[in-house]
Amino acid sequence: MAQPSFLRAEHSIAPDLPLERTGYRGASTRRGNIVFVVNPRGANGQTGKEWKNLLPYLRSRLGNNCNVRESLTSGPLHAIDITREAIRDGADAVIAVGGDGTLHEVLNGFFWAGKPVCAEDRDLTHVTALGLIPLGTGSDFVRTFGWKNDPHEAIERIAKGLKSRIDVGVISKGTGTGEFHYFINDADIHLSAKAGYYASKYKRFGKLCYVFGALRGFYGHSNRDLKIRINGGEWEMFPKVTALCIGNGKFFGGGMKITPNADPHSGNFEVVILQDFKWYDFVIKLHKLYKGTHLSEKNVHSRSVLTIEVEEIVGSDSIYVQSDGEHLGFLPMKFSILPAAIEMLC
Ligand SMILES: Nc1ncnc2c1ncn2[C@@H]1O[C@H](COP(=O)(O)OP(=O)(O)OP(=O)(O)O)[C@@H](O)[C@H]1O
Repeated sequence: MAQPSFLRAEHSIAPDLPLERTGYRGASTRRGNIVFVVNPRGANGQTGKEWKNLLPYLRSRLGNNCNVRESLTSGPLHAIDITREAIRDGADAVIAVGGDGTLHEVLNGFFWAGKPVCAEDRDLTHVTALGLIPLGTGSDFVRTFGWKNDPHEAIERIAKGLKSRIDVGVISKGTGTGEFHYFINDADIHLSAKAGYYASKYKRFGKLCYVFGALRGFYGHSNRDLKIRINGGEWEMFPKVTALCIGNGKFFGGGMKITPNADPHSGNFEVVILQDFKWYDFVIKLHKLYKGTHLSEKNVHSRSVLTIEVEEIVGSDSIYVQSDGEHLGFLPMKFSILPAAIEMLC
């Protein structure tokens, strides 16, 4: 298994900062190029407003040493194209400004046809870093690092330029052929994914969207028998699955600590399977799900995995899958870890 790596920056994106804090050792005079990919519609339009107020401060904090470029998305998936173009143009960092959905799209822009995207005119050692200014509704990914939804704190992280290699998840339809899709925080299946699908329709209600999404998700829900194959081993039957969560980060659904042992530096996922949960189990056990103390419950199963394939025993093509809170389609799917695949500004 690949070992976790935690690397300091070879060069800082903001090279004016004290050397001992940035890890900067070279004498580069090149200004860093940072591209901010902003979803103006994030957090029900709040992201766009906050970004406007933030930009003068951001330029004054970073602009002496970096070329700061902002790029506003025009609609869903646009962040992917902006990111790919920025990386090909040799950007030193691409920063997602928005929620987990925007981070998810920017992450997917780091890859093309199953391979990392590379700069066209830079040497092969050049790596574009991923960064985040969290301004979303749920912003679950940042919780794993103990970061707040605080843009000023995020700008300080960018200014310091410290980088760390983190794992990324890759999803393929069926048994692993065809298109690849990447995630940074989590992927989840069945009730939670259905609730997430509906929550996205109620984002105008802020964090309440998760409550409305869960209520709507429960409507017509039935626990389903699934078969699962871990690390390419034997297929195992899991009856009456309520939800299956694959964590690279620890939190989902607006702060639920569903995979409490997941760590994006670990080189593996934590998988948590909830079986035969009734609606009242969520009422009784909700506080445990938020605190991450649910793993000792009798209908909760947890494993550390490198790959997991999930299929229905009796196919219905109706078992929802989401990744980083974005609807992805329906089972069957395969989920694999890419250890230390991305350099992140931490
Ligand atoms: N210009 C745009 N207009 C409308 N939708 C957009 C635009 N740009 C991006 N999107 C979509 O907005 C969705 C949500 O964005 P984002 O994740 O930034 O905010 P959020 O949903 O409020 O936060 P979180 O995901 O943390 O709960 C994404 O699915 C993305 O595809």
